[in-house]
Amino acid sequence: MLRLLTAAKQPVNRRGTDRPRTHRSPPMPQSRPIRSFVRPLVASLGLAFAATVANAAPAADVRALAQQEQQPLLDTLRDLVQIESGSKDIDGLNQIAARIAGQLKQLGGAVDILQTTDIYRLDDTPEKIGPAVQAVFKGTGSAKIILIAHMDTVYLKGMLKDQPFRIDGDKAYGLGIADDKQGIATIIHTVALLQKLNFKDYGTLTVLINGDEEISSPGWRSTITRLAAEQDTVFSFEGSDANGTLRLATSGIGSAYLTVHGKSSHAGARPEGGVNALYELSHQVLQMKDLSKPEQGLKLNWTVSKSGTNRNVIPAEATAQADARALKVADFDELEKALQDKIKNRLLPDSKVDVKFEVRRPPLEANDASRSVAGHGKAIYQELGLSMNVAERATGGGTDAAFAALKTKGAVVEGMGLSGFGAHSNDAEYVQINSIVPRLYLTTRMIMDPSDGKVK
Ligand SMILES: CC(=O)N[C@@H](CC(=O)O)C(=O)N[C@@H](CCC(=O)O)C(=O)O
Repeated sequence: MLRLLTAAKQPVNRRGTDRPRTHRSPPMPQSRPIRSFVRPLVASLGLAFAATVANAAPAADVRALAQQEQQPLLDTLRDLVQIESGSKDIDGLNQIAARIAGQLKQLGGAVDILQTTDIYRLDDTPEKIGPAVQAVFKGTGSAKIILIAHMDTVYLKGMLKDQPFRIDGDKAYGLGIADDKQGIATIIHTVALLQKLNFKDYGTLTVLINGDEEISSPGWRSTITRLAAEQDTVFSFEGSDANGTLRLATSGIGSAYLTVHGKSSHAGARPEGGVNALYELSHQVLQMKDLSKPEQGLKLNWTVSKSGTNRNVIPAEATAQADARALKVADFDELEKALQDKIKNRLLPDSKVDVKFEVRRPPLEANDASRSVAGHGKAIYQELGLSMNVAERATGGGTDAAFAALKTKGAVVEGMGLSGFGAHSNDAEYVQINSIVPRLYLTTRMIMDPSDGKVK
């Protein structure tokens, strides 16, 4: 039975008025088989696998099962991509949550579909926030490990019909496939692999899939922080680059909001009677376009703007929004000050200009615990004859790994997902199929080894 719960700051009172409603697991969608894409990679991995490893027998089992799991993972990925789940599409998010919950339930987890009431409201936070899926697998050991990914995408409802899931050569394409549906599929099939190995040496293996990462996790940030604080290790399944790099740092995200008030007037008969807010906005955006400092990881890019009501009316209002990234929250203070200084210089003295800055998510910074776990991952990849980077400097993406790191003493490792490209690109998002087998091998072993005390 799946449980529907409400997540707030405190554990939900299951006996009181918040008593969860329960419903039956939704029927699992039928998986249509996809043509096999197991490429010569399998042969080359076979050679690489000949490398001597300390625990050769279990490792060989993991390798063999990872290869068998590639096609089921692709089937899951296809089904997830075929459900539109933009951050504001609550119906779509409920649908994909039910799909994910059903599959985790089949794998033996205690599964809850959570609803949040603890919302950290940002300037653009929608009224309703999508659900999260939580699954807990109980083992016989003591290690506490959480696997996180997100099910929301940046895409708008209706885009799927022109861009369905498709495979072309060694790439699987689809909206949100890299960011972050691959993360969900990789988690599900890592759990499936552990189950096939009958591996239960962990204490608890928790899975959390939230529906609001692309809007800075207003509804699930506190849950992520709270759950992560109880763990020894947090693995976050955002995608990886072509080399499978694990990331120990991610960028903080901020937003600047610029508002210009001018004066409307007849655009044909009396334009000189108005104060054109669009002209002033353009001036401000242009003079604020070079505030990035790439050498210190600080970025500011203007991305959204609006102005005017009618073609023949001088616009009285114009607004713009910028996306900001930083390696340290303090860098945002410096940026905000620079913005406040800039607005003093106006093109149209009769206009009024305001700028507001909002910190939306903190950065993730590397520490010794995460270095140790990622270093072990590197050694596991070497067993496959593959080299892997561990990145300690963020490149611009911000993720929920940062919220997970806020209160935990455990390791937090980002980028556990498949190699991919084209996130947020509208038409070019894909994952690399040949990363599935090595990634499943890695993720499975990275759960097994700490559970068996093999990671110090
Ligand atoms: C592919 C990708 O960059 N995904 C993540 C970031 C990452 O993995 O490094 C992503 O796009 N995150 C969003 C978060 C949006 C937000 O917090 O508002 C981002 O824009 O960086």
